[in-house]
Amino acid sequence: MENLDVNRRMIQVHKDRVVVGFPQAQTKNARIDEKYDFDPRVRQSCASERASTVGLKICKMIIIGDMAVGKTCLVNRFCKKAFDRDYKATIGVDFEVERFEILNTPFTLQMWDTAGQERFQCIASAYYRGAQVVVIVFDVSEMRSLASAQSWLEAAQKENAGSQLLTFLVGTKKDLVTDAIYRDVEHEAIKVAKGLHAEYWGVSSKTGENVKELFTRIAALSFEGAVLRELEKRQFATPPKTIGSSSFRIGSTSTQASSKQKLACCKM
Ligand SMILES: Nc1nc2c(ncn2[C@@H]2O[C@H](COP(=O)(O)OP(=O)(O)OP(=O)(O)O)[C@@H](O)[C@H]2O)c(=O)[nH]1
Repeated sequence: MENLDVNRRMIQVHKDRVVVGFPQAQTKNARIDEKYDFDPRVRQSCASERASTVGLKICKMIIIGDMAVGKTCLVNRFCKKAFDRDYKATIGVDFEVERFEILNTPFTLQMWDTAGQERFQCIASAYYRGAQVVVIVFDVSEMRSLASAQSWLEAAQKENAGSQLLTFLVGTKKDLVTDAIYRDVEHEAIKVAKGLHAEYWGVSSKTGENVKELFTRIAALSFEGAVLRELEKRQFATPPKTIGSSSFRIGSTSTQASSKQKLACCKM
């Protein structure tokens, strides 16, 4: 791998995946936070504890939306810097892993690219569970695909009841429409995004426009959420009780462990 900082002590990542500053939203009036920097508790925790004790963070992201809107191309543009003009339907799910280094801490984003075709829905929806991030994709040159955004989110929420999902609405194929048409689409998409409590982004996997920025933002926000959850868990952790010579802790399941199990499942 080229362009690596060989001095890093932890898992080496490509310099494109090193995040130090807080990535901003693409559209000011369609962002899900009012912040311009990482939460100070997150910065402090990462600065004082370093990777060894902050621990490896893993988040699961699912990419959902109608068939042929460009979900696979979006993932491939980011992960492989590639674009394929030919449509090959995803059967069930595809899976990619991207490693980042955020505030000097290793972070892994699992990307579950799911099938949009109706006939593969029962397979695909089985993989929604355990997601922290949902990316709903629509095609800016096909407005019908925006109308189904709500039902896609409901399907993801059904499998993740009780969890707060970090949600993005992404319009793809920006290269296929004129600027004037795109402005109208964006206006509509922002309205839909607000209704879904999602952040809106417009991208092109063909040209690469906004793709890296989108995924960097997703990585930063999901990382921040993971660190905050861990800090909260530590704050309310029950001290271990000792029975004889063995000790146990109530409610000690970790996101990291369950994600690893899912990863193992997926490899079977
Ligand atoms: N011009 C243009 N075409 C795109 C873009 N993104 C995807 N496409 C094309 O749209 C078609 C469908 O893309 P996919 O990424 O396979 O769509 P998908 O959403 O994964 O489809 P399913 O697997 O059926 O759910 C392909 O022919 C792509 O080349 C884009 O940004 N611009």
